[in-house]
Amino acid sequence: MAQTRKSSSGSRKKSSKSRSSKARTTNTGNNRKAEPMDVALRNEIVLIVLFAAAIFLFLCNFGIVGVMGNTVSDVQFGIFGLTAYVMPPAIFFMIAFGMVNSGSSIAARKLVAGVVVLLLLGIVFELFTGAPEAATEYQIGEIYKRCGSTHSGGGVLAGSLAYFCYHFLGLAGTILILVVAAIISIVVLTDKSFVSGVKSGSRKVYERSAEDAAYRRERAKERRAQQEEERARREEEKRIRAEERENEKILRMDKKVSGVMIDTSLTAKEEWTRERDDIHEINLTDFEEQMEEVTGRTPEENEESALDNQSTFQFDKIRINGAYTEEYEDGYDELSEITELFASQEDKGPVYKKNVPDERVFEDYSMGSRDEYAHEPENISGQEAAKAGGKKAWEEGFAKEKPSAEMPFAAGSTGDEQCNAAKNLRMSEKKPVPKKYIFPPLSKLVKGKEKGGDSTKELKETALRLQQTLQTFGVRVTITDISQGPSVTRFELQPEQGVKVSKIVGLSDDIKLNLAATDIRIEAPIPGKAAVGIEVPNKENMMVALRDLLESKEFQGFPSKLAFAVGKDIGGKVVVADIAKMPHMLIAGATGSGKSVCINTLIMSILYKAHPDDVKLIMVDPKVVELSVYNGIPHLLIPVVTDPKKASSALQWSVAEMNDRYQKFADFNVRDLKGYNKKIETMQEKGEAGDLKKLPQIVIIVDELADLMMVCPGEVEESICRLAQLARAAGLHLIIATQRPSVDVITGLIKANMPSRVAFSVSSGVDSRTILDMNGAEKLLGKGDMLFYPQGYSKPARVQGAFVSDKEVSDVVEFLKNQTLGNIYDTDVQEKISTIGNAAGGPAGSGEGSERDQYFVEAAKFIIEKDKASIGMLQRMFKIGFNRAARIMDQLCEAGVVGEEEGTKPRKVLMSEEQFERFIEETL
Ligand SMILES: Nc1ncnc2c1ncn2[C@@H]1O[C@H](COP(=O)(O)OP(=O)(O)OP(=O)(O)O)[C@@H](O)[C@H]1O
Repeated sequence: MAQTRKSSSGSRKKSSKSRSSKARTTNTGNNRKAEPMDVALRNEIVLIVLFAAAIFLFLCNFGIVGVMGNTVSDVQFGIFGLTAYVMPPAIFFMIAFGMVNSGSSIAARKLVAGVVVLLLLGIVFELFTGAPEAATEYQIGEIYKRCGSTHSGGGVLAGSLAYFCYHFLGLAGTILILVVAAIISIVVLTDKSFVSGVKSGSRKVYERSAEDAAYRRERAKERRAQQEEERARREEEKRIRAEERENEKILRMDKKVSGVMIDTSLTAKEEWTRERDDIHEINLTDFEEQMEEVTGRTPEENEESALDNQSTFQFDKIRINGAYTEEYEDGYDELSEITELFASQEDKGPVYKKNVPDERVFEDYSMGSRDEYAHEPENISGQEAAKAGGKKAWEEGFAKEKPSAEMPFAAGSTGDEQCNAAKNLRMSEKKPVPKKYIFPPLSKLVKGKEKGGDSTKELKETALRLQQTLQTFGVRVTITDISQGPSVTRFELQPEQGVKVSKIVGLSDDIKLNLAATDIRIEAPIPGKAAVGIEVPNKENMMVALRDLLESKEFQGFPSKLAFAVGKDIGGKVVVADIAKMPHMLIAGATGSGKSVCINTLIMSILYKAHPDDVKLIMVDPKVVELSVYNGIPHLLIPVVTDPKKASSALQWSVAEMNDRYQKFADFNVRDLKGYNKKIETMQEKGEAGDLKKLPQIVIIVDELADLMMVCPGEVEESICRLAQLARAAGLHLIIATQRPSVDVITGLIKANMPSRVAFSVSSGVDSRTILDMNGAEKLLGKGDMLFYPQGYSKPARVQGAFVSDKEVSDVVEFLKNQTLGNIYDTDVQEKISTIGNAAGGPAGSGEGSERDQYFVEAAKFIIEKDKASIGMLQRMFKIGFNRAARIMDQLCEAGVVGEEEGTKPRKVLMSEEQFERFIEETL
């Protein structure tokens, strides 16, 4: 029982223990919950109290809180100095900040920084009072007293620091420390990097200054443009004013007055007319009567005398001006030509004027023959004749053949004498005068301008820019030579060792860009020179007048009659070529590049150099408008051919003529035209020549081959090829122009047989290669800029072609036409050509129209013999064009001599010799 009680009492104890422990546990739980609330409350209370204290301390500083407040304020100023004004709120703020962020190291750093900032402020204030400087020793009490009583300085703390800094580091050191400390504190406070701030600040400054510079540049550009505009406007105004002045002058010269009433009859209304009897309206009858009174002649007699006066006046005018005037009457043409010639030769200087009058003039109007002088080149100008030693011979001949009485225009005669001579000439116009060919005078052509091209300064600038451009791409060069041509200038550069030529060529576009040039051509290297040539177009082009070339000694002294004044090369030198040596020339270039002008200069060169008996021309002009102007000149063998079909016949006639000439050469045992003509000449001298005549050289000019090739390609190609292959020795020369340098026009065969080429500007390198077998013509500038590549040149030469205007051409043609040398065309040739045209075949007929080609049998035999059938073989064997050879092959196939085409394989030969013989017997 007792055990049970014990156990029951024990269990009670246990339960009471557990209860008390439970109650303890519940109590601690309540305490833990209440703790943060107490802290927050306490904090809040502390903050409120502090806030109140801060306000109190703050207000004390303004003397509004009584005596106690003032004392407190003195203490504050004694400790903090001037910072005492901000200290109460600052301390409150720092405590609050510290409480809110308790435990945060960042907050602690910031608090320290704040304190430092306040201290620094205090030091600055202390320094401003000048006390540290004045104090000889450190007295903390003094500082406190001074700051407290005067309410200035930095207080005890900052004052002490200021004193030590000043005395140990001096003013500069103190300021440096202050600045550094301030920056560090601000960086810590704000978390903003000072270095990146400086960086971004300097970037902003830089950007702003760059913007400013761009803006200033823009403004300067605008100003320049405005100035340019202003200048252009002023120049335009100046030009208009000059024009107006000029017009005014012309008006005055024409006696045209504007703004004046032309009705000058006197009316009755005007008072003064009634008063003055001597003034009255005049009419023609009155005038005639008065004239009769004064001169004593009738009106008819007066009119005659007036006409006489007029004609004298006109004559005087012509003599003085030496130029053909349009108002001059018909029948004066020749006279004016002579006067013009005379005047033009007067310009040539005293030697010419005194000693040697133009023999061509005298030739026409003299009684004797002067053949031997007329056609020699050295007799073209008196000075040249004198130089060449021909002067004496000429004078002898001149004295013998021309008594002074018959010299209407003897040199050195006075103007009146010339007038009279010209009058006499006019009167004796009806007398039969022997007509001889007179070379056209050079005065028919226009002289070129003396000056032009870029100045030396400009050239040097371009050279420098060229050098600099290359240098920027790492290519160092030395400019060794500059040669200025009429349209382009060539800069010769010598690259430094180790510079690849291909690099310079590769930079052509960059050079073009930097020089602002339209196109440049690079010759790398210049053959035969250790240099690279860069051809840059001139800013100012110089036209090369044909007259300048024809007057040059290069042309005048050129030995061949077929001299061609081509133009001026890159060094400005006159280029004259011999057509006879070319012997055939192909001219190609895009439309408008200068082909027709080139052909005109070629024809004019011949007209000025060759007598029509020595050189004949056949002109083929399917374009109709280009060469028709030459119709009527004595050099033409037949009128200008414009019909392509007829042109083909003319070419075929040329082939026949060539064969005929070869036959003649064979008969006379000579090799070429020169030999033949020499033989005929000796025979003529011996009187054995009979009907035989010297043969002229013939130049066949085709302007636009494409038009002919379109109409009858086979015949044209064949004729051209045959001529080109053989005509040289026979004195026949081909000049062929085309604007379509494609392979269907300039076939391989034509190209192979035309060794001299002239390329004008073309649109692509492919075209350039078709003409010259090389690139380059696509870089030309047009307007007569050409690559001249005659036989014998190692590379094409860049030449600015001569220019002759349509007016000059028609003037010269007019001059030649007026010579009326009889029937100028060869009727024989004309007939032959029309026969060829009508006939299906002709002398060198292609066999078109007839059943089988004339080479059919020979071709078949040849193929059977060789046991091989190919068109190329036939072409080579019979010297025929591709078309004709292909046609023969088709006929052979039809006849069963050869088999059908089998792709690229050669055709089979199907007949033996005997079989073909039998076939001929049966069919032909
Ligand atoms: N040597 C030159 N000097 C100056 N200008 C030239 C020269 N040659 C040609 N020109 C100019 O180029 C223009 C065209 O020349 P041209 O008629 O000869 O060209 P083209 O090649 O014959 O053209 P197309 O094939 O269309 O007849 C001329 O009117 C002239 O103004």
